[in-house]
Amino acid sequence: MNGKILIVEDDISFGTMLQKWFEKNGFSAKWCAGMVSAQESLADSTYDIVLSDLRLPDGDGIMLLSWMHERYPSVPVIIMTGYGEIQTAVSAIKLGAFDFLEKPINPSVLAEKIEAAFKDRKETENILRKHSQEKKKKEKRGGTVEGCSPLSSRMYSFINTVAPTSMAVMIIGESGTGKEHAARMIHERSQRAHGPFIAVDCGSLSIELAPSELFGHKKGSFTSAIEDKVGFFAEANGGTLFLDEVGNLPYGVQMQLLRTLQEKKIRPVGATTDLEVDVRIVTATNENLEKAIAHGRFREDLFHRLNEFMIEVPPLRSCKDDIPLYAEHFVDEANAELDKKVRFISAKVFSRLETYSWPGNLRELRNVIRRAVLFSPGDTITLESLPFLSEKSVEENKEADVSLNVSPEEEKEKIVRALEKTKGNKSRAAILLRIDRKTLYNKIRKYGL
Ligand SMILES: Nc1ncnc2c1ncn2[C@@H]1O[C@H](COP(=O)(O)OP(=O)(O)OP(=O)(O)O)[C@@H](O)[C@H]1O
Repeated sequence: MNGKILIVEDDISFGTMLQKWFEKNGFSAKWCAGMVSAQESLADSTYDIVLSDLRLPDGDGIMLLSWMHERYPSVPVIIMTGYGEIQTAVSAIKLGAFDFLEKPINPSVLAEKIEAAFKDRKETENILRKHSQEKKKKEKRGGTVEGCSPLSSRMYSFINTVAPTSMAVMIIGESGTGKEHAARMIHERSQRAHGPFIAVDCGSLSIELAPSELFGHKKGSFTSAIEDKVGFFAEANGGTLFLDEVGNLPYGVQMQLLRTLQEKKIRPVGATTDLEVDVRIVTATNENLEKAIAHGRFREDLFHRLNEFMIEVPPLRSCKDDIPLYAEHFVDEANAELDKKVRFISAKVFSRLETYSWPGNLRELRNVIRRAVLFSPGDTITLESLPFLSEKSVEENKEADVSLNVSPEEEKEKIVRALEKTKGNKSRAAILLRIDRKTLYNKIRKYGL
């Protein structure tokens, strides 16, 4: 039997004797005299089993055990106890020790327990390997996962119901919840899956260029039209056109869009004839369009045309049960991208992730996990890899309920307040306002801030 054992024992002669015994029996063994040197060895190399004395000069076996539980949860720890320390040994088992050994050590009992620990380590490895193979299979299915919490399941069942129809779908939800992901899923599960999926950020369309971007133009129809241009509608012919942040669509273009949807025809700028198009429209918004209608920023007739079926993507804070699934998926994604080998997320990190309010939703979770993977020295994400999620940020986010969907004056005031609160940091301000950064930039430009 081969394997690598770390012995943690402050008694030099007993420690070296154990090391020799292991080496004689075909193992590779390292001996450390204290908790700190054991922690250093574990950070430097991979061990299959840790055999630790209960009493150490700079700590004890229980402290080492809970430290290992956070960082190396798959490595079995066997605690060695002296005579009369059975009660502490029981506590060690409760805290996750694999087993305990009473001193003086009986070699045949030691061999038996080491063999059992190896078997346990192998089984854990197999489970992890199976888990990671399943994840890889899932990734091949499109690099996304489906949440299983009640709200997520409801959303996916709506997606499955509406996808095969030709209905115009409006997806609502906070910034970063996965609205574009939902739109792609509707496309992929529709009869048009073989056709193109074209995503357009309506916030980036200027009043002047929006008609040409959407419907195309003829060469020479305006000064900068040096050649014919195919617009997004023609590009999406036979597929799905996803209009993201549709509330930002310039008012002047809204009538043209309505006409296109009703007649299923487009007329490129400068053209004299119409072109037939077969496009399914899916839109997304993180603002309340009914309020935009009341304030005269969005046409009511267009709203009803786009909103034949509405799907709400829930915020992450309402789907806490999904957090472990998404977090593990983002760990795999970051490992592949950053060439890292993080395999675990500690229990404390999971509970921290579950108590955070996630104002930036899945996008924020993905960013947090990517940074944590990048900064994790070992194979486990621990609280030390998460300095970004400070307690302060939770409180800050709780009090910062400054959503938009109000009159232009109030909206401007809220943006100014969010910028003041974040000392001008636009990314954080966008998170506080629960809008995406692009929308914030557009609004800053609009209000001349
Ligand atoms: N089901 C999912 N599985 C894995 N990753 C996801 C899933 N849904 C969303 N994401 C990831 O979360 C991030 C945000 O998703 P997406 O862009 O779809 O959100 P959004 O609601 O459209 O954002 P915005 O409001 O800013 O337009 C992206 O990085 C996306 O890859």
